[in-house]
Amino acid sequence: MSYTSIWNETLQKIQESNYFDSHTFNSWISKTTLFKIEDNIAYVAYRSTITFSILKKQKEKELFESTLSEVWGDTLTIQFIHQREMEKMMPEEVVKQRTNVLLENKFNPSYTFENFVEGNSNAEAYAACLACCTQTTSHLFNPLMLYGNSGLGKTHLLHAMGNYLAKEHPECKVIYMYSGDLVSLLIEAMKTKNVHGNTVERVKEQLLDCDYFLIDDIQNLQQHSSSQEIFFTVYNQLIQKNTQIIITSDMHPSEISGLQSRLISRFVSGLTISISKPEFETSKAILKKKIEGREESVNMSEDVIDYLAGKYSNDVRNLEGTLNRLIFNATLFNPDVIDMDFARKVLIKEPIVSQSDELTIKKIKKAVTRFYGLSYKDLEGKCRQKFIANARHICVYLSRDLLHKSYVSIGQELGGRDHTTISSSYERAKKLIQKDEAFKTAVEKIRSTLDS
Ligand SMILES: Nc1ncnc2c1ncn2[C@@H]1O[C@H](COP(=O)(O)OP(=O)(O)OP(=O)(O)O)[C@@H](O)[C@H]1O
Repeated sequence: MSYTSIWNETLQKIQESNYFDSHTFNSWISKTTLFKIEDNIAYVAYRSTITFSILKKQKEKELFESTLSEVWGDTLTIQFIHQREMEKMMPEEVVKQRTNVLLENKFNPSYTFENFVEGNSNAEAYAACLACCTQTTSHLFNPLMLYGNSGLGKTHLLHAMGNYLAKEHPECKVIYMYSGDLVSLLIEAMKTKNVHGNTVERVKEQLLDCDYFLIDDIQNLQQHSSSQEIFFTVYNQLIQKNTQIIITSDMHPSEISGLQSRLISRFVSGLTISISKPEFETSKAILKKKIEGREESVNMSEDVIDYLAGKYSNDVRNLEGTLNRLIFNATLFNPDVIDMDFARKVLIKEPIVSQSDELTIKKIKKAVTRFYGLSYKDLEGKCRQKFIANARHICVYLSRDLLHKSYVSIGQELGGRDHTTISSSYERAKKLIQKDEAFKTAVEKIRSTLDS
């Protein structure tokens, strides 16, 4: 039983005893936390001095001690300490509690395999995720790496796995982590490491205790080299103990700048699958599924569905958001049916692209440098490192393809390169798009940021 559940049970008993009126209980008492029990002393943190003035009274203190002792099963005395002091005194407990909260899986119940619409763009990813869940002991591929633009269903699939396993294989322990949370957790653990040498080790132990490790948006690990070091050892140990790992990213691992090459090679050593934007029919089916899943009935004409599916399929999140907007407006204005006339009226309020949004080579350079985490100097400079060279090829390709600029003018924007270099860079980009899936995704992704 964790300290959180012990304290929750204690607080519940105290609340049921009606010793405190509900206002006092909710405002002050319920905001306390049990940090640690050691040598029969329970360390309880309060956040406000008002809480402390209530708790320190003899009778109240005894009530807490006897209730907590009953839940704990042994006699305890309580030491009340201010939250801030407690965090300073026991930083390793803060990390532990935070890890526990992060490892408590809360899968979105509507992100299931049943609610996921399959199409050419995602069928392979869907099948691989399902296969990972049905083969709980012998893993066909490890890790499974899914990558693709934002809003195309990667998180949905991870949650679908979590929901499926909880129902069909409750014996399997699943950890789901958003990589941004993992990074902040590891940084916090490293900060306390100096004082309490084993905090990082303890976090590692907790991360290793699972049969499935699902990690979302791994690109957030870029530039955090010390977190990558720790994750590297966790990753290797997970593979050794036959834990199935599923990773998602918004780009191919080799395109994630600042990710160590030993991690990249491991991430792509299992099965790597890309998810692309849904084709028209899949977008339509997704819309219909989202409409079906709503509590209220929605009467939408087929041509509106066609229109939305055609216009917003780059990002399903956007597609869903537009659908929600239409439905929300329909609840305000009550049309008999959401038809094209109604949709036009609602959607016409969308911001109209202004002159300043006109695409230029500079904007393409900005999108490319942002994507790769580079500076303009890198892009314009002479470094031949693969991902910098790729960034240049994409810049040339998009400037040519979207803006029809001459090789000379593109060259001027790219550090004064001559037109023959730019022309071969363009040819190289075209070839890479044909044969290198990761490069192709990078181009699509950058192009989509320019579209939006
Ligand atoms: N094929 C699909 N069927 C049903 N819903 C989908 C599908 N693809 C995406 N969605 C829905 O689109 C929304 C965005 O999906 P999700 O959050 O999984 O995207 P993502 O790829 O993880 O994006 P990001 O990289 O930004 O985290 C969710 O509501 C999800 O249910």
